[in-house]
Amino acid sequence: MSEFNQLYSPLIQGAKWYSVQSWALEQTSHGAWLLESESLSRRLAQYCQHFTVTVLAQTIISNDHLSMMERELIGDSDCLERKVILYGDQQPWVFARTLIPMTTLSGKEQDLVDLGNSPLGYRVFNTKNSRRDALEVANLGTQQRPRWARRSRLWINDKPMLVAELFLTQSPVYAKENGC
Ligand SMILES: C=C(O[C@@H]1C=C(C(=O)O)C=C[C@H]1O)C(=O)O
Repeated sequence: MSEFNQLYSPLIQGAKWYSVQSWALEQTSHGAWLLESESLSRRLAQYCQHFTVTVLAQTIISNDHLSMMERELIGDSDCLERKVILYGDQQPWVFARTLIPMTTLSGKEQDLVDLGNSPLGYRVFNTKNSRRDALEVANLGTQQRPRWARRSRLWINDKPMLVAELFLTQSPVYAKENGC
């Protein structure tokens, strides 16, 4: 298991998610990132010269490894679990874990298995019939030094997947705090 995977998987899987309304996100610099409803990859790519994705792990997990809430959001199917790091100019910016139900990997969406290092968001948001809902936010740091994470459900041709993203310290989400 990669170091990033070992470090961040337990954090994001143990996160306590709260509705967007529980946080005062409007008019904050991090809020604009956390509330992004279109592709996060596209937004990140605007903040660097080279935006890249590295797959840390991709495996099929049985539905008994899903939490109650995950089942409520995406159903009872076994899932493809994809974990990646999104890099901006070689700096690790986001750790992401996506659960794609096997039932979603049907028809035109069978190609999601073969994404490799191309960003999931480019594929999903290139499809007309895609949207994001069920957005929730967690702070995995402290009040003084927040480490933001978000979880949302993406729909592609009416088929769901669940994406959890942890914004790492070097990401532009903290640009103001980093003094950039
Ligand atoms: C869901 C998006 O795709 C991003 C890319 C991912 C990947 O390639 O696995 C995972 C999560 C996202 O941060 C997006 O761009 O909004």
